[in-house]
Amino acid sequence: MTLITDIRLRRVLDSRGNPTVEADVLTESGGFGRAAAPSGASTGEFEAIELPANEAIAAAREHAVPRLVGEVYAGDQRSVDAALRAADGTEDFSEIGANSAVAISMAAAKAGADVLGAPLFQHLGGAFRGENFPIPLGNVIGGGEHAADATDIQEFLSAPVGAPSVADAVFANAAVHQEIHDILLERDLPSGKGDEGAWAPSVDDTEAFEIVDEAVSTVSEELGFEIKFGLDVAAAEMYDEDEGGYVYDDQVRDTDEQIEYIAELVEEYDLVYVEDPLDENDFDAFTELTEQVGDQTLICGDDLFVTNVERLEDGIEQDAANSILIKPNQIGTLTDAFDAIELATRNEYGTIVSHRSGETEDATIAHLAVATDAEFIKTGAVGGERTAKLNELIRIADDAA
Ligand SMILES: O=C(O)[C@@H](CO)OP(=O)(O)O
Ligand SMILES: [Mg+2]
Repeated sequence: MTLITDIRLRRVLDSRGNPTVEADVLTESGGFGRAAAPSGASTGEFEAIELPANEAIAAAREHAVPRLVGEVYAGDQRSVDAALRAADGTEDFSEIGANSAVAISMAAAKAGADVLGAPLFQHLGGAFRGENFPIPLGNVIGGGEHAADATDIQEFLSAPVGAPSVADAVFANAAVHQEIHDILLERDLPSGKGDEGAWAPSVDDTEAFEIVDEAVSTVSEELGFEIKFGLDVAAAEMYDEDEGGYVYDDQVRDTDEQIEYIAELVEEYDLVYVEDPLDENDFDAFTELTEQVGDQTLICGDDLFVTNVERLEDGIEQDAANSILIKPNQIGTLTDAFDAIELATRNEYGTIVSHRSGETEDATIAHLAVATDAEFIKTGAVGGERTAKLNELIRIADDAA
């Protein structure tokens, strides 16, 4: 029933206005799945390779489509993804592009779910999923590679840890986003938004901390449940060996100073989550920081691990973090993402499923997070390509997905 009978690939727009790959997968019994690849701006050095969309499509048509159509069942995800790997033949999907691979992988999963008549999260995660929901991390102020002339730290993330339901959590993050707008106007700091819809005011990080701290306290009080916050430092983007360390607007911090700075921020603001606080090549510094504050907060590897089982194994071996960011396009297939999640879970690492800064209306990651019982999902606070995932979480909770 789920034998793949056709795959169509096309270029569509992503949220930055760039072309990306969309895949349609059709099956013998009329099953249909459609998915699109997202795209990063602050990409990790060790990520799978995104090719220009037209090249990725041409290469996938030539190498992957013939290995899938009439050959592989969409309901058998490991076979779909193994065929993609075999068609590509490289470690990093540089032949067909991780963008083609992930679009086909996710579209096949949706086609499989369609034939089986199950919601995607259940097809991926089994009958017992759909009870627990991830806490959404909402990007409310940001800069780095996502907005010019804004904060050095890439993302300040609202984390409604006490929300009674996922819908309450989603609305809480939107309320924090609005509250920040009010505070910015009060401070005479009119601001545009960055790539993920976060406010991108021209303030230094110290002022951003004050503003976010005030906003989460106000909204938390109004709504009557606890809201904390966290960060994606995206420190690999700041790190410059020739400059002697992490380059901020007003100073350069060497590695020891960076560890101390982050540890102080965790203390001062009771941060619940800190992603990529150090350079992607510096496992030792990660280990040092995790030793210092890993019992108080999540230290999460994004560019550090790139959803890659081998890099995660190295991290686990030396206690370099206590959680991992999961981005299917960083590694190329759902199978690879699942394997990373399983390895993380077996080793008591938290898992955080994540969007990219360049996104589409595709909502697969909402299902992936529920299917795998992820602790958090990072997918913005506002903006159509972000609310696509947030609203899908609400629908799943409402049994309406
Ligand atoms: O660094 C990140 O975690 C992501 C998503 O927020 O950004 P990008 O997609 O630009 O890598
Ligand atoms: Mg990141």
